[in-house]
Amino acid sequence: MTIKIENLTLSYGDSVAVRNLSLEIEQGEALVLLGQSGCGKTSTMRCIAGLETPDEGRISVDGEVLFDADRGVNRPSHKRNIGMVFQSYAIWPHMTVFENVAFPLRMKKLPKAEVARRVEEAITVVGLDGFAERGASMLSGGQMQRVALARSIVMEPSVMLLDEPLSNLDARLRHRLRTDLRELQHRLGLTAVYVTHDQEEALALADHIAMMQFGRIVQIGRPDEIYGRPLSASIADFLGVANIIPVRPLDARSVGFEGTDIGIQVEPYDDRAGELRACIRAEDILLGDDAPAESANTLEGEIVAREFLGATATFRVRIAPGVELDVFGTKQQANRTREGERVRVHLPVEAIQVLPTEAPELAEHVREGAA
Ligand SMILES: Nc1ncnc2c1ncn2[C@@H]1O[C@H](COP(=O)(O)OP(=O)(O)OP(=O)(O)O)[C@@H](O)[C@H]1O
Repeated sequence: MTIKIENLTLSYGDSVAVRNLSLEIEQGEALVLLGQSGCGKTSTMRCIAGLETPDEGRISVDGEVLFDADRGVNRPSHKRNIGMVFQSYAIWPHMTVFENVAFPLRMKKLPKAEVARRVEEAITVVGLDGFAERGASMLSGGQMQRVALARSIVMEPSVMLLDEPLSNLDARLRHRLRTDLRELQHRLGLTAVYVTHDQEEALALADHIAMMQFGRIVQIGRPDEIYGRPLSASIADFLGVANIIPVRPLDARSVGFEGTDIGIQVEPYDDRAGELRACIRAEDILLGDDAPAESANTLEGEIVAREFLGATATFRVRIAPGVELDVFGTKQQANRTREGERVRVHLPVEAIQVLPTEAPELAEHVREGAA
């Protein structure tokens, strides 16, 4: 099922949660809405589900209009054939797994045999074979989450909405369930929209990621595109880029660190966008002997902090007053190096992105202070 959202706006009183948002999600695609707390992810989902009435816009699934502000169409939530799995999985503890999953079908008064067949299928799909008669209160968090999934799937929804479906689980389980979810979504050919604020989860689950800020989509693309080419420093920051340093343009292929006379070479950049930041991931910087000695982008600095992380280590290297770089290194480097030591660091040209602080369409909005 293809989901089409056009010019959606939702306000809660005076505060605008979703601003003129348009989005298309293809049949069988997993789209992840990613962004900071309060940017409007859940509100967008609630509009699709029919749990909120937007002020403006249109929502359709496979050409069928579910909501249209202009034409006064607003199909009630229970008639949208949309499955929902939310953070709090709302499993009834006094019922068995079977009864929990069967509940929505029984509400629809389907024949007993059909209920049994579909529930068994759904339980198998989520990997809970053998748990049908187990009381729901005797399940682990991950198993409960699976029951919630099964209860949605059993309705054979055309679209699944999953709002932070894994956030109540511990790291290991979250990791396993997200692989299962991805596999399940592909196998059933489900069109799915996820909400998360965990960038790693987004990268793992998505065919496409829509980055949201202040109720808008500021960038949309495949996970590798978003990860590799964020449009702004604030998106890069959200995606875990550790080094975001204010710079000023020097010429078409070089910038200077603000407050210093240090210049570095970079790939061509757009200098019309106002304040600029050089963004570089900690893992892309070469440290110590790995840094080529004679190179324009090799700088010298002092190690001001060192964090041993087991297999790897992070170093903070001060290259000028007020300019510090986080750099990943090996545990051997951590063993060899001490705070206060001077080291070389190399910033490969292709690993540096010079970006505006905010995405262009957002910059004005942020300046207006309308957030
Ligand atoms: N019921 C409500 N009444 C008033 N304001 C609301 C309501 N629900 C959300 N908001 C506001 O709308 C904005 C968007 O909220 P929303 O829950 O969509 O964000 P989110 O991106 O899902 O955040 P989180 O990651 O924290 O869940 C926020 O500023 C929030 O405070």
